[in-house]
Amino acid sequence: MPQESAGLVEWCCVWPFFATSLCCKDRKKIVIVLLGLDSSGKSTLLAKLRKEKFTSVLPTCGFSCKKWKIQDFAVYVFDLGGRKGFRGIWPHYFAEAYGAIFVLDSNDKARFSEAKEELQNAVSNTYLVGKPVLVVANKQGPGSAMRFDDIKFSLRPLEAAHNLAECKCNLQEGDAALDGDFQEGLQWLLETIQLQYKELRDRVDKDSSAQRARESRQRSERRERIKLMKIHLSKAEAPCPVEDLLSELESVKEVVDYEFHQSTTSLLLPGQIVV
Ligand SMILES: Nc1nc2c(ncn2[C@@H]2O[C@H](COP(=O)(O)OP(=O)(O)OP(=O)(O)O)[C@@H](O)[C@H]2O)c(=O)[nH]1
Ligand SMILES: [Mg+2]
Repeated sequence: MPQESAGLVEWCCVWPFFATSLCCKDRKKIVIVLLGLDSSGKSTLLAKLRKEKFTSVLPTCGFSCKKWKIQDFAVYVFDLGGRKGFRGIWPHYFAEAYGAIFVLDSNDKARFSEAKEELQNAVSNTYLVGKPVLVVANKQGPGSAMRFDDIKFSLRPLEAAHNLAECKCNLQEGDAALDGDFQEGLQWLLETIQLQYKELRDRVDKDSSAQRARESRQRSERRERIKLMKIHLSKAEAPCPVEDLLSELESVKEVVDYEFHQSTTSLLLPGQIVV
């Protein structure tokens, strides 16, 4: 009996990997990052895209991944938490992304420039620049604070002056919580990715392995620095400056957070991300 349970446990652990490889057979695997300020409606939109029944969602803590099949694609959407404290994690996922969806909250006039700045930062990032981006003006329900045309107009300078023009970008309006239909936008994103799939895949492969190598190097350098710091402290010679300790702890915290996300991801994307 204990042996049988062990077998079941083993099978349960292996199953996600088995299922992913089985489902993804012959399908093009693509990763899309879902970005936007907190409460802009990313998770609600994701539920809508997956045609799931709308239920109220909690704020995303860090990261969540959803996978489903659309036409020839096995689509993985990385729904990244939009709270300020989580935004530093976003760029870690850009290298493996084939495209992005950026959600703007049409009701949040007060934070619109903050959202635009985050959009600009994202599309200028080395790992995202030039990739297809769907910008969604969400919460376009009755009486929304900003009209779609005004949003479109206010994104123009960003498009003209910066990298939004370099990305293949499309803007769609809708209301994720009401009857908004974002399938058209998703379809545009998938078709655009399809048109340059090989090019994007080569870039993703190259950038992801470079990123993994760099992060692993940074991790070992950090470990080395911590080791030296411990030796330094144990000898209690000249005290270590408090600023050095704090900045080291800060970077360790970031790595721990990121590694936690990565380990969650590696369960879902075997072969794509190596911890
Ligand atoms: N009126 C309206 N409310 C919406 C819409 N989309 C989302 N909401 C609501 O906005 C709130 C935040 O939605 P989420 O989907 O959790 O937002 P999020 O961008 O995922 O937020 P974080 O996970 O914190 O980054 C929820 O109460 C949703 O019900 C919309 O199109 N219209
Ligand atoms: Mg969310």
